[in-house]
Amino acid sequence: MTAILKNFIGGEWVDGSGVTRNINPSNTNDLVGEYAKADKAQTEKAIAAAKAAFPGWAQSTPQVRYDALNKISLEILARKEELGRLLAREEGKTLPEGIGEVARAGQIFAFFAGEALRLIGEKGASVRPGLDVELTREPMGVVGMITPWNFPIAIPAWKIAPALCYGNTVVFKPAELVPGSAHALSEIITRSGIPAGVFNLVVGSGSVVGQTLLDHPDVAAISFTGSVQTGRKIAQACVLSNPMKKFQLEMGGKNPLVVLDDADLKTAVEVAVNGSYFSTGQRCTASSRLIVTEGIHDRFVAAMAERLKGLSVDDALKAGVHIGPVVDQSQLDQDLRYIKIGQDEGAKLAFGGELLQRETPGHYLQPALFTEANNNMRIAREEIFGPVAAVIRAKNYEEALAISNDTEFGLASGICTTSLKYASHYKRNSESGMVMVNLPTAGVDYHVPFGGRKGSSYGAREQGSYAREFYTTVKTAYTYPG
Ligand SMILES: NC(=O)C1=CN([C@@H]2O[C@H](COP(=O)(O)OP(=O)(O)OC[C@H]3O[C@@H](n4cnc5c(N)ncnc54)[C@H](OP(=O)(O)O)[C@@H]3O)[C@@H](O)[C@H]2O)C=CC1
Ligand SMILES: O=C(O)CCC(=O)C(=O)O
Repeated sequence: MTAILKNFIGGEWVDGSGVTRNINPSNTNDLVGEYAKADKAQTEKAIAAAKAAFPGWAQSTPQVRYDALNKISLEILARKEELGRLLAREEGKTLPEGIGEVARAGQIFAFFAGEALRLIGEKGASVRPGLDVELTREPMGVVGMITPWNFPIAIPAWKIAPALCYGNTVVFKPAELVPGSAHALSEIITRSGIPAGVFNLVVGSGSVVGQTLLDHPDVAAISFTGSVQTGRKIAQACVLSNPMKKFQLEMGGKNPLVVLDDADLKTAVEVAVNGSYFSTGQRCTASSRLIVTEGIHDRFVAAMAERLKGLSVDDALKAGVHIGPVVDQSQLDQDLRYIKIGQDEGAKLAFGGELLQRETPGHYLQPALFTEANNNMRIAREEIFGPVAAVIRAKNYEEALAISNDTEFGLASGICTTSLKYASHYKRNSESGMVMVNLPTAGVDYHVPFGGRKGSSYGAREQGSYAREFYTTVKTAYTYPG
């Protein structure tokens, strides 16, 4: 029997009113841990603690914030192997992917430690004689964070680090499916020297803990990453709440990768395999539409099938594994449902899509590649969020670009080409927030903005110094010196 890991509210570790079990998707007999679930009253306590701590933290010096964020970064980086293992065990990313994600979280805290020192206001001349105008940024207040299961430490890091950096206090609700990394990160944050109440962890369901954050008048802002359906509910709740809340939403994608006749075939296949299938395709930036021009189409499909045959799908913690399991039974059911939908729609399942048996009972799915798909099919329009990609044939670059942009989403897009002309044209004309040339659509730097257009994102960008748009509010002060 292991101890039930607690929530962190007002500077104390507290028991919950229920328990959530964290199950290893590579081996469903393996219980990663048990975590206390907060209820509505405990979430309200966390909000009250964050509210009480806000004035003090908002006034803290940049040095205090730098020291805390830097300390968090150093501990995460020093423990990246151990934490990467926990992440891979609870979410199903491979061990190298898990360690990579943890390292990224550490680097994000280091970046925002530096940002705490760089927040300087502006002073300008007024259009009216004799007046001074000053622009300063102030923190928002209590920020509620609602995060998904697919990046259990990086996404919390890129919300919590800027929130603390700019002087906000935090109530953090991780996805119930992956509380382990969230709990480990929270422990590290509690050791950073920040005052009680500045950071609070409340594990629990979206419908209870999430909803309480949305309904509460003392929560000034909500940062959310997850599905489009939940994103819409959050937007409505934030607008209808009194006072209205600031919110930012990072949601789905149906990201295109265009492969042109002049692409280097080997590069295109590596880019497509990485973008579509690594991290089990469970990335909002995953390439799920492979838009391939006539002259390279057949060679690309043959090379993809060959490459996919060589990939190992197995326990996320085993050495040499390329693709871990699907995160849980419900996501696996969704993937299988879409594989059936694709076949019923008339696309050809050129590779994979079968359930796999391994030594341990886990949610193992062979990566699936559809060909002969068109952009009107549901598999080309709806986010599947699994290791499933569809090849769509295009006559030429112009048609490929039109198909690429014909989607309700606009998170990431990519092109494989050796032509400077097409690469430049695509960068300018692709309707997405992030464009990649000869690189996978997934996998981004941590010091530059992350976010999309159309149905993928709403509100200010995350990451890099652009994050300050969300976590601060601008004050314009006029002075007449007399
Ligand atoms: N774009 C992306 O990055 C992601 C997209 N998805 C997509 O979403 C699908 C479902 O995944 P899922 O994890 O269920 O995504 P959700 O959008 O349901 O969950 C994301 C977060 O929102 C919380 N939440 C759910 N309902 C509410 C609510 N009414 N009020 C406040 N918070 C709420 C969840 O809590 P909890 O789950 O703990 O109840 C979780 O912390 C996937 O198949 C995929 O298509 C999923 C994850 C990331
Ligand atoms: O592509 C990445 O590295 C980040 C993707 C991401 O944030 C997501 O899938 O939610």
